[in-house]
Amino acid sequence: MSQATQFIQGQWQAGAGAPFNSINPANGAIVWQGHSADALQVDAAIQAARKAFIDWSQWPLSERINVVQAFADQLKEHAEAMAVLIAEETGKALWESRTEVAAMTGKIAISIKAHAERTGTVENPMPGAKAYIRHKPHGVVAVFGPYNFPGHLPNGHIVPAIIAGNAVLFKPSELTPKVAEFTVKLWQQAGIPAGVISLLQGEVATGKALASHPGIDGLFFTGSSNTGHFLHQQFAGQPGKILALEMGGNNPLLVKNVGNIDAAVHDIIQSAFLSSGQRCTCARRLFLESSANGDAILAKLIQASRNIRVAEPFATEQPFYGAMISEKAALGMVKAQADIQAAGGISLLELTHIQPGTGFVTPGIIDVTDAAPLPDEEHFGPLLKVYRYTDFDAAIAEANNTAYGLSAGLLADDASDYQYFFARIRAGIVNWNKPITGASSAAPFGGIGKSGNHRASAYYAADYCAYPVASVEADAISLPATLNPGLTI
Ligand SMILES: NC(=O)c1ccc[n+]([C@@H]2O[C@H](COP(=O)([O-])OP(=O)(O)OC[C@H]3O[C@@H](n4cnc5c(N)ncnc54)[C@H](O)[C@@H]3O)[C@@H](O)[C@H]2O)c1
Ligand SMILES: O=CCC[C@H](NC(=O)CCC(=O)O)C(=O)O
Repeated sequence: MSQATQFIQGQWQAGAGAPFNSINPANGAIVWQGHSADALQVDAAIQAARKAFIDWSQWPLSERINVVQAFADQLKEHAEAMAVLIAEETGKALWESRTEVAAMTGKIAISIKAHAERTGTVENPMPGAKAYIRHKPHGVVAVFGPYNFPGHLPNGHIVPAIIAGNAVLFKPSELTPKVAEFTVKLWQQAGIPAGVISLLQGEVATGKALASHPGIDGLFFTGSSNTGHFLHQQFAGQPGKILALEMGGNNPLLVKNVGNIDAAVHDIIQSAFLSSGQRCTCARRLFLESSANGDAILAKLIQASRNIRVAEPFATEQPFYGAMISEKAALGMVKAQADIQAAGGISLLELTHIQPGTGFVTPGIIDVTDAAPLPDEEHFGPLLKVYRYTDFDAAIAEANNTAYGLSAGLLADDASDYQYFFARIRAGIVNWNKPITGASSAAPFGGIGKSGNHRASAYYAADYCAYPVASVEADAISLPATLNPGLTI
């Protein structure tokens, strides 16, 4: 008898599709087993969501917010259990998994505020009438989540969508079904009405059945650029459907003449290696001056990175980072490094897969200054490519030499260097003297080019969860004092 892993019309039921597992990448143990939702279950969930939507959208906003607040209370009560699940299923260090849960809880107040500020109601007086700007939910929306933040990133779509009055069909990453299941159980405990949130677990077949179903009004996606492009093509010719895409990056971090070498090294490591490099905002390319200052930073960076503690997520002495999501992902990084070496890259610190059967890798740093041109790819792990430069303009041009545009940063003492950089760099997140990871939920979050489609998430998620309606309204019909020329009544 298969586990009841799908949540459809307020009921838990077993998936009728193919079986799949979730594996703890720190030790290879199976942490979750179930079956995918098949196409009929996807259809049933959509029908239930369509039914639930009208009612839910008509609930007073304050009552919808009460349910969302009750979800926040559930999250707070079960915060440690959620953090443990995240650590177990993703290999993320427990300290960091706890910060993910805190981000989920923090999202509630931010989303309520954003909903009011960005999609609230505006009333303007006009002669004999009132003009209104209001916002309506789209209807039934699908949310697709990635594995690297299995709680926080889907939550960043789900919470604003629910506040706005949509019904949500949540399709989590097939690598993190257990965190998704726990999240939806908290929504259930919070009293969300049947059909307002559904959970459709499964692999790509489930994702395709959901994304291609005519019964959805929109899809909010966070994941890889390849999948996002596939969805974009699938949505072509359907202008009435809203598609929000948050995808990867090939993010540059430039360093120009900084006095505080330790602080620079800290910000580079936080940018490149946090979460074992599995953040979409992670620095993939580091541009360092060919100068004594650049040499000193590089030497310290190699030494500090060599000392980074990589260990089991629950280790008493907590690691800086734990395991990557899978052994396959770890081996993918080893292969990426070998490809760059073959193209002429010189390893300054070798990335190594340290434990067969797990996702543990050490950080890698590779000098690619004299390598053959490299493909413009996001390597989603702790491997940092270093470019030494002599000309700042050329470094900025190379930093922009990517089809992506998620995050970028400059470490530099001189404010005019930042102004110069800011005017030229192309990215949705541009930082100065701070790491380029760790973006705030209280700001818009999204990229340009292959990184997104101008529907920024986080604080601006409210924008894609509702559409504006302009109305001119009067209590009674009245004849204008003056009629237009040529008209008699
Ligand atoms: N910009 C952002 O906000 C952001 C945040 C986190 C992660 N990411 C990116 O996500 C990637 C890592 O996450 P991932 O590997 O889980 O992403 P992914 O694209 O493999 O999967 C994301 C979701 O899409 C589903 N999916 C995959 N193929 C599909 C298809 N053909 N049709 C329908 N659904 C499909 C998956 O099952 C999953 O639910 C990285 O590239 C990272 O940069 C971006
Ligand atoms: O992996 C991608 C997300 C990385 C993370 N960004 C955010 O958390 C954005 C804020 C939000 O969505 O609320 C980061 O920048 O580290």
